[in-house]
Amino acid sequence: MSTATRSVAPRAHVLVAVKELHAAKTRLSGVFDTDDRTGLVLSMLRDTLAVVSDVATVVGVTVVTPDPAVARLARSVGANVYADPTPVDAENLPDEGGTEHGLNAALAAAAEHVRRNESGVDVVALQADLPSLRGGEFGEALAAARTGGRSVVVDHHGTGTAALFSCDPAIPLDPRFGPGSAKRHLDSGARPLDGHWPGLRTDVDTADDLDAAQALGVGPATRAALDALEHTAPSRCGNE
Ligand SMILES: Nc1nc2c(ncn2[C@@H]2O[C@H](COP(=O)(O)OP(=O)(O)OP(=O)(O)O)[C@@H](O)[C@H]2O)c(=O)[nH]1
Ligand SMILES: C=C(OP(=O)(O)O)C(=O)O
Repeated sequence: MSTATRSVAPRAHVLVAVKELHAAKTRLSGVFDTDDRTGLVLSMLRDTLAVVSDVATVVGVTVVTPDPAVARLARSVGANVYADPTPVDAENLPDEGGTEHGLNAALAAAAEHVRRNESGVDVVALQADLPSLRGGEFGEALAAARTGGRSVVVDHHGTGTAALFSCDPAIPLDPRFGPGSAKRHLDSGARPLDGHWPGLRTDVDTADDLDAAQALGVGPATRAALDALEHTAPSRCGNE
C-alpha cells in the first residue's frame, strides 16, 4: 500500500520489550553485578523512552514486560504497559530458544493489540537499550519506514535488529528478534533502511557496546547511572 492511500498524518506506536530484570544484560555480568546491571537497564530504558516519546509522529509507546519494576518505570513516564506473561526461568533459557520465542510472541501479541485499538497506526518494535538515540534519527527512520510495508534498521554490528517497522495494517509486524535477527528479518521480506543513525543502531549488550554508546554520548539517566558506577569509556565525549 502506498503512503498516499494511508492516513495523511503519520502516526506511530512504539513497542519496547524488556525481560525480567534479574535475567537482563547477562553479557555485562563480567563488568557489573546484578544490582548495577538492573540500574543500568532501567536507565537506558528511561533514556530510550524519553527520546521516542518526544518524536512528533509517535502517538503511543508501550513497554512489553513481565517485570513489575519495569512496568512501574514505564507508567511513571507516561508509557503503556503490555503484560508479557512469559517469565525467564530455568525452563525458558535462551539456548533452548525459550526467551527468543517468548520475546517474539509477546511483541507480536502487543502489535496486534495496538492495531486492534488504533486504526491505521504504524507499529515499531524498538530495542530498549539505546542510550545514544537521538529523536531526529528516529524521526527520520520512521519517515523512511513509511515508504514501504515492513522494514528494519540493522544494528551497529550488522547482525542484530535495532528497530522493526510495519507501516501497512495489512502486513503483520512478524518479529523475529534474537541472535542474528537482522538476517531473519531481511529474509522474511523486511526492507533494510539506510541512514546515518548511529545512536539508533547502537544497542548496548556488551562492555564494548557501552564504550561505543559513550563515545556517541548517552542520555542523562544513563550518564548518571554510569557516573555513579564510575564507569567511563576511554573515548568518552559529551552528549551535545
Ligand atoms: N518482554 C520480554 N522482553 C524480552 C524477552 N526476552 C528478551 N527481552 C528483551 O528483548 C531485548 C533483547 O533481549 P536479549 O538480547 O535476549 O537480552 P538482554 O537482556 O538485552 O541481554 P543478554 O541477557 O546479555 O542476552 C532486551 O530488551 C530484553 O530485555 C521476553 O521473553 N519478554
Ligand atoms: C535480540 C536482539 O538484540 P540483542 O541480542 O543485540 O539484544 C536482536 O538483535 O534481535
